[in-house]
Amino acid sequence: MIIGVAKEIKNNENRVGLTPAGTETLKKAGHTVLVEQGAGVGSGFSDESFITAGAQILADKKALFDQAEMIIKVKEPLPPEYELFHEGQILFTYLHLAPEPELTRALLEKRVTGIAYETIERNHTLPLLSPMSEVAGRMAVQVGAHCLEKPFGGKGILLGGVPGVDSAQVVIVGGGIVGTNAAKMAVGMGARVTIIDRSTDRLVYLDDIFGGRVTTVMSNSYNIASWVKRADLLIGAVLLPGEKAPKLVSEEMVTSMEPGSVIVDVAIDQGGSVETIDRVTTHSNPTYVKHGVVHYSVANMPGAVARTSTFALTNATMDYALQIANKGWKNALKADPGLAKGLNTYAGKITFKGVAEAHKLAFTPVEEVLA
Ligand SMILES: NC(=O)C1=CN([C@@H]2O[C@H](COP(=O)(O)OP(=O)(O)OC[C@H]3O[C@@H](n4cnc5c(N)ncnc54)[C@H](O)[C@@H]3O)[C@@H](O)[C@H]2O)C=CC1
Ligand SMILES: CC(=O)C(=O)O
Repeated sequence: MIIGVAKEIKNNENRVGLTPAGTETLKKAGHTVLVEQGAGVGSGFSDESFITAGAQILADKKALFDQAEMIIKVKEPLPPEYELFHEGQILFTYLHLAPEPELTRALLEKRVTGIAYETIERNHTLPLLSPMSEVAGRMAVQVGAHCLEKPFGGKGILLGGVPGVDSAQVVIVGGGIVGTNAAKMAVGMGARVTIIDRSTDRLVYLDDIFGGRVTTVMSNSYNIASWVKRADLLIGAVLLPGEKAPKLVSEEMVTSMEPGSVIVDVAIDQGGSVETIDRVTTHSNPTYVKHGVVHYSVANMPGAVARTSTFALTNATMDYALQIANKGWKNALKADPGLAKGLNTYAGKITFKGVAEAHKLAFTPVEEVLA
């Protein structure tokens, strides 16, 4: 198979979808790897390192897209990339289609075979979302602590406090991978931490692993309102896989927060879980203030720590990329029902229910496509 590795164009997106090690693996399996010039530089991989591993470097993005049977990326395509796709091309990347009607339309019109990292399942987990959720959860506390500093619009408090002075209250809505990793960092920095989740099993697990160092709370609007009001740092970390994020934190709740408090809505890539998050921000301009509260809503947080993130992401994606290249996408999906859950678009059809529902469009089950 001819595989194209595109250079990311999103603001400060420094990750790349394949490493030189991955290139070598694909080459040894008999595939051709085309890498866009400079694609790896943001993650510390020179063009020469890809050439040594067996790739061809292409300066012309259009030529790369024209030749490749499968495009491997990190982030969802942006409008300048929509035109580059061709019918039947496999796109293996994060897609986050539920909050993105224009991108969804473009993939349907171009009849792209869109396999989304974030909806692939293995043993009831999301193996290609998890590594970036680990990164983003840890970063959420780092950026939140920074935003709480006075020069960045915050109320001027240190997350861990100091002896004789209160530490900050961190409230995390959603205790999955992002939430757990955020809690690890926040506890480690000495903050008081509350995690809200709707799953009792998850709350039991969190209580066990944190040994009483976090408060666990059942998710309902009453409890969320009560804890949002007390939060110095609120972290949005909910997910309904492939669907638009539920707006669990209302505008009224945000107005109850003290001025200079901070919201980091990690769930922004699925549309955001906080009502006052009305825009996706970028690493160049990551925050805005609404009702006196600092809002951070960057949809590609791991892009800022690209070297760590590229290794973590490709450690997880590589085996799936190899299966798709070796067997062809249809046979690879037939052989692995968890991988089949990644198929979001095919031949002008939406094959993921949450995406079809979000856009009120027809849904075609994957089984029908694979039959
Ligand atoms: N902004 C960024 O750069 C990044 C964003 N993300 C996003 O972060 C979000 C969270 O991802 P993960 O932690 O991996 O998901 P996860 O599936 O591991 O965890 C989600 C948690 O939300 C909980 N939940 C669902 N509905 C809820 C409700 N009504 N109330 C309370 N809790 C509820 C679930 O029980 C689960 O524990 C996703 O949208 C993901 O795409 C992930 C990585 C990077
Ligand atoms: C999950 C995601 O959207 C990211 O890592 O950028």
